[in-house]
Amino acid sequence: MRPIVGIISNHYMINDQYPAHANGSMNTEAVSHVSGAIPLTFPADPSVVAVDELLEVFDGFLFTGGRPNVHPEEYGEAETEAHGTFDRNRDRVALPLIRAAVDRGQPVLGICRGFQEVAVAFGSTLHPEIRDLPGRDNHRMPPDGTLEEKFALRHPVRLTDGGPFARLMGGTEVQTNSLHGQGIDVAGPRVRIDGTAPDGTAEAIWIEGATGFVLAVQWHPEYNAGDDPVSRPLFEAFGEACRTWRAGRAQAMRRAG
Ligand SMILES: N[C@@H](CCC(=O)NCCCC(=O)O)C(=O)O
Repeated sequence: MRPIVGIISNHYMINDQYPAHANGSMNTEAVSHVSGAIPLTFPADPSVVAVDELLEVFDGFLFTGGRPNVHPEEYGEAETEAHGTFDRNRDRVALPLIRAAVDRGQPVLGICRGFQEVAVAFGSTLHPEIRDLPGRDNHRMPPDGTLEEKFALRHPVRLTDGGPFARLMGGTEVQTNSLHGQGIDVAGPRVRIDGTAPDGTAEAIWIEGATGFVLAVQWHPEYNAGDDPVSRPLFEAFGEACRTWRAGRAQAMRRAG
């Protein structure tokens, strides 16, 4: 059987009335078609799921993008208007789940808000609006336009020579899309910035001392994941890590009994 990837959901109001947990189908398609895993969305609500249960059910985790920002309380700062909207339920599931999965060596892939969650889970702070910082660019998507226009490639990302991303992508410069307002301000002690945009914004990170696959990107590789030369190796490597985790789990169960 294919490994099972848990994809964290966002909270939506369908027709402004009906509460739902959902994520974009680009994520499920990338996990199924490119990672070769079964994509299962789980609710980001600590009143209905526990971290320990999720760790047992899934072989790896995809922390997706999502409009609401990680609450600044999670990195020791006070809430201001610039921080925008929040999803405290997702914070309360994502942050402990990321720490626990990384601790066990269970695969984690973070995308956009998921990148910010991985960063915060390991002690980073975020800036609420990076375009307001001197010398920094606007990394937000165009407010109008088609999906193709919103997810179009926007800037290069310089990768560390010999680092995990450059090895995966076969080069030290890649082109990426960009759909975010926040960004890493101060990186946590174990957070290694492996890719940066021309204005210095952190775009790709990994976690020092992690025994399993933990990569996170500020861009959206789920878009066009099958064809994009940057997205494809990332989702393929994530799938491989999930297969390895599942095989290890099966072996441990056979030994136990
Ligand atoms: N809130 C953060 C993260 C931005 C992000 O994940 N954008 C993608 C949104 C996709 C969606 O709406 O589901 C920030 O702005 O920095």
